[in-house]
Amino acid sequence: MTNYTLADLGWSAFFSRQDVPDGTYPMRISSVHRDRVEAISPDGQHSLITAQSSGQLAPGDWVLAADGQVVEVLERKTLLKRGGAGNDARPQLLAANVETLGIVSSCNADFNLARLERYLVIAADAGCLPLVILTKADMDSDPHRFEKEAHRLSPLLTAIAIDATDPEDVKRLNAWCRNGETLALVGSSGVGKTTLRNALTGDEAATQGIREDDAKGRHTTTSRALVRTKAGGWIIDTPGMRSLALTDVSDGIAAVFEDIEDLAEGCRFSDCAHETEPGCAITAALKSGVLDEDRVRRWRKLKAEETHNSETLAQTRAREKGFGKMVKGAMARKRSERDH
Ligand SMILES: Nc1nc2c(ncn2[C@@H]2O[C@H](COP(=O)(O)OP(=O)(O)OP(=O)(O)O)[C@@H](O)[C@H]2O)c(=O)[nH]1
Ligand SMILES: [Zn+2]
Repeated sequence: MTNYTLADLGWSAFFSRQDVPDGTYPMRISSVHRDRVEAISPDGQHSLITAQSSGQLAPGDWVLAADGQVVEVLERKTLLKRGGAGNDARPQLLAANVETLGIVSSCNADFNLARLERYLVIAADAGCLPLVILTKADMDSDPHRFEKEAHRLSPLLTAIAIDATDPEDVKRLNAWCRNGETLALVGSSGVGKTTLRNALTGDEAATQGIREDDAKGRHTTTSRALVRTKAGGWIIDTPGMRSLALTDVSDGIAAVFEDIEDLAEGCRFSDCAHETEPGCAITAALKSGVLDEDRVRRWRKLKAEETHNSETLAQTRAREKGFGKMVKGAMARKRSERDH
């Protein structure tokens, strides 16, 4: 039995404005399994069956339920997804309705502007507020220089240097995970995500049982993914959250590199590669010092990666569509043979 109000669970005007038909009840998805989803509502925990594939739901989603079934998924405030691996390039839905993406990096060799920017792109594309959490501040003589460097990447981000092993210091993160607000943490292995999560939730066992999908794509997640924080908010921790590839995030790139993309509009050729073309606005801005060369290089790299992954995604979709048509065609033929 929980004692949460809808607001405790993260319900807000954004969701109540959506149509809630009589006889259906809003619930928040805490974990997604192959054949069912776990959800929380003010009257407790529920195991729900889904009419659509459970792959179309993510932890953090708000759904309307009736008679133990998901009737509808409410429009999401934010959605974090990642590109599929290998042949299957379809994005996987990772977490929904996350207000803040905590981008965790440590104040040492892990600190890398290109990696931070990649996560900023993901946050911008998902619609989340980016919060750069710089761990291991206790191991550096001047952790604030990392904060300053991170702040230079975007005027919209907040960066804080923190000792993740000091629960008092970690309380500074409460502002992003209280009053029903949801935080998700991303970052390389060993930067302190588990340490932070445990400090914020007081929950040592929360990751136990969470495992990556295995090579055959089987869901082996056995634990909940939406975890209550001591401050009265939520942390979403799913295996897939931890390393994110760029697929289908051109809006995120455009947001983080808005100044560069605006300038590129002024190139003489609309398909300018910004290399040797005449009339290239990017080359001109680099020459005059308006743009920083390193940042432009990082932008081009992210664009190239995004384009490549999105093309693979488009090919997969086309292949599936082709396969679907083939199956439909075969079935129609069968039917007409039978009927004649
Ligand atoms: N001194 C110090 N140690 C830290 C800090 N943050 C994390 N550590 C240590 O770094 C190690 C790795 O931390 P984890 O929390 O397991 O890192 P993680 O990001 O969860 O790693 P994965 O589970 O591999 O993704 C642990 O031994 C932590 O105690 C910090 O701010 N200061
Ligand atoms: Zn150009």
